[in-house]
Amino acid sequence: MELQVLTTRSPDLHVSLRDVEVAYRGKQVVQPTTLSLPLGITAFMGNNGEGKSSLIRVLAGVQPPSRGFLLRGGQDAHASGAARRQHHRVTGWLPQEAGLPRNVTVRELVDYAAWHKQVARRERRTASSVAIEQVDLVEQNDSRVGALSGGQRRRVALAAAIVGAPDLLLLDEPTTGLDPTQRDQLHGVLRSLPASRVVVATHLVEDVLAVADHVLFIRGGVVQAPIPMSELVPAGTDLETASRALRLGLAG
Ligand SMILES: Nc1ncnc2c1ncn2[C@@H]1O[C@H](COP(=O)(O)OP(=O)(O)OP(=O)(O)O)[C@@H](O)[C@H]1O
Repeated sequence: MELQVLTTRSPDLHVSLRDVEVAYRGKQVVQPTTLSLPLGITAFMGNNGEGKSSLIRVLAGVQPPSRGFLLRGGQDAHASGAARRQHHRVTGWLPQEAGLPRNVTVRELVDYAAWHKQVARRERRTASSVAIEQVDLVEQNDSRVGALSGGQRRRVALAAAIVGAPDLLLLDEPTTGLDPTQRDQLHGVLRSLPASRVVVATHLVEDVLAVADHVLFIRGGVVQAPIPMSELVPAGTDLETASRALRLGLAG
């Protein structure tokens, strides 16, 4: 059977931050940021504690910014419960530490995620099948999550994030804990996803080189403008020079 990618998305729900700040107990972590999220895959690159996860949570609509606005198609996505629910429906989020239940099967978990995303009942089964196929876990469909390898569990969490074909996908350190082979596999999966905008938070040069169309550096709480990878690392650049360019961007 050929599976169709289901889409419930509106034509253009562009995503932007306007004067967004994040602070915890009065301590500013992310300085006022205004940006429009480019189409394609954008790597949020910053060292530990620079605020990547905080920004991802704001974009996911699970943490309101301390100040400023997350705009979705020009509307404040945190304005009300209804606005947040609509935002969640078309947004996929892979948290840094996705604690998964171990006693359910892959299929049950992804079905549940589809229900949670308000995928219509008649479309749920197909939506789950598409997501499971996209992360290459068809053979593990009926396996218990607890019986999978760490890399496979990361892919189950990714399937739960992408089910229902969200047009905004937020992946927080998606390759953490994976070995080089699993990391390569996941890079392949990420490159094949149909979401209009994908954010990958990472501090790993190899993740950025493998998947990103744009890179956005976060340094000292300041979020820089996204840079096209084709400018930072022109075609034909050798790996060492490309890695150096990214490390320099990270260090500022
Ligand atoms: N709920 C919270 N309460 C208080 N401080 C927090 C909270 N969440 C994050 N922080 C602090 O905010 C800063 C940014 O954290 P955040 O997790 O957003 O950064 P990160 O770039 O994702 O880090 P890492 O790469 O280590 O995951 C850190 O100093 C962290 O301790």
